[in-house]
Amino acid sequence: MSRPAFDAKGLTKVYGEGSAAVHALRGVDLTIPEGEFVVLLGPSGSGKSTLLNILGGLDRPTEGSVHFEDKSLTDMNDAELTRYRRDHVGFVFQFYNLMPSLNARENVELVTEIARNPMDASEALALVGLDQRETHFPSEMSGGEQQRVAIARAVAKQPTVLFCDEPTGALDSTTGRAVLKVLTDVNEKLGTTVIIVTHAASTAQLADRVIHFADGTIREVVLNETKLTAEDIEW
Ligand SMILES: Nc1ncnc2c1ncn2[C@@H]1O[C@H](COP(=O)(O)OP(=O)(O)OP(=O)(O)O)[C@@H](O)[C@H]1O
Repeated sequence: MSRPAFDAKGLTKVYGEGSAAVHALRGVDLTIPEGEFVVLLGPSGSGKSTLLNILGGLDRPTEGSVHFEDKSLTDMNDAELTRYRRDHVGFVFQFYNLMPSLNARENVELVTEIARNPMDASEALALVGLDQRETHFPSEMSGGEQQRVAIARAVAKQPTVLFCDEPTGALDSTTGRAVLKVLTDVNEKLGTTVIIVTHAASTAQLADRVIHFADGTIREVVLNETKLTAEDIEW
């Protein structure tokens, strides 16, 4: 096993207080080796997005520790956490969050103009198979194409880790497969650690590691001996 990208111990997250308190995470220990393709599966409300947000530096646990490589995320101040997100992390969400008034290349350039070591916006769009669509606006693209622009935007800054929250949640099976193919390409070609939260059990067939979540805890971690390709998974 390669060195860990993430090492989390005893993570808890409580939203609210007293009788209104929601225990979203109830003591999560987790190691994710760098370069893996990881899928977090579990029912709605089981704490998957909460964990993703903590690993991605968007939120902090109530208790517990998280290390990214040799750095403690839980000991970082807000400015350090912002720098961690800027330098190391890409996010892809269910609804693509593209700027409607900007074309595909300009949407990607929003990130490449401020990143430390970006790839060229055109190169990022070619990676997701949209090199012919650079000047198209979001309203001129299908949901799957818009999600691929969002992935190009996230990977253009060459993040160490790509976090995806329900990346195919709004897509039909054909466009969903195309998006998953792009995510496996990013993992294999760029070596990016990819961590996907999803309800879609089919996505687990692509993963190195499947983490089953229930009720704020990890129920089971399954290592896939054989991974399928996006074309071959059963949807
Ligand atoms: N900001 C918040 N304030 C209060 N409760 C929250 C907040 N965010 C999440 N929760 C609660 O924490 C629990 C875990 O939510 P989380 O979004 O992590 O689950 P999930 O497994 O990602 O669910 P889904 O698959 O529906 O997105 C849920 O009960 C949710 O209502």
